[in-house]
Amino acid sequence: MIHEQHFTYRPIGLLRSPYSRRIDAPHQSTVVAGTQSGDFATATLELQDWLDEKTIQDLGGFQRLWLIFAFHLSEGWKSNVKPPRGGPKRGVLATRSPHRPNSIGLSAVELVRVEGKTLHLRGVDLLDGTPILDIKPYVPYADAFPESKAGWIDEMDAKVGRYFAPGPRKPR
Ligand SMILES: C[S@@+](CC[C@H](N)C(=O)[O-])C[C@H]1O[C@@H](n2cnc3c(N)ncnc32)[C@H](O)[C@@H]1O
Repeated sequence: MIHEQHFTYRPIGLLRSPYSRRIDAPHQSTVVAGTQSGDFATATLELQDWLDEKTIQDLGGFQRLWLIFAFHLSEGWKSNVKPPRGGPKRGVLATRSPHRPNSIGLSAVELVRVEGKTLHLRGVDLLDGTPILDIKPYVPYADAFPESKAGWIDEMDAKVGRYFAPGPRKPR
């Protein structure tokens, strides 16, 4: 039965970022108050030995990538979590919390350049050493829906502002 199946993933790379502690990293890669995109933190992602350069052939033309990763430093999960911007607890699957039933994260990051098997990135909310499980190109016509409703997040934005969140205001 499907609910008894377990899946094992082998990281395709490790992310090197300037953030070593959870409190240091932004809550979303592209949402840092007072920061222009050119100032976002830079990071590198080197492909593991078991993957060759052909796997990232043609990636260089994409400006943004989806990183699918393991929240490897999360300690367990909760059904309801308190969002950093305040308000009541929310169902974990209605949030972007790292404390998820399967500790999988998803971030859209900027691809600065490709150098051999190393991707140079900008705008990350991942901790140093985060195992990357997959990379997919960000395709604006398929992936962007800027007018979509965002439920309780829209309500919080209306109350406290989109960029209000405790934590770092500027990457180091
Ligand atoms: C709110 S989550 C959002 C991550 C991703 N953009 C998403 O939506 O899945 C971002 C926070 O996760 C935490 N984090 C990042 N990398 C992590 C890791 N490898 N293990 C545990 N927590 C991590 C940091 O505290 C960061 O501020």
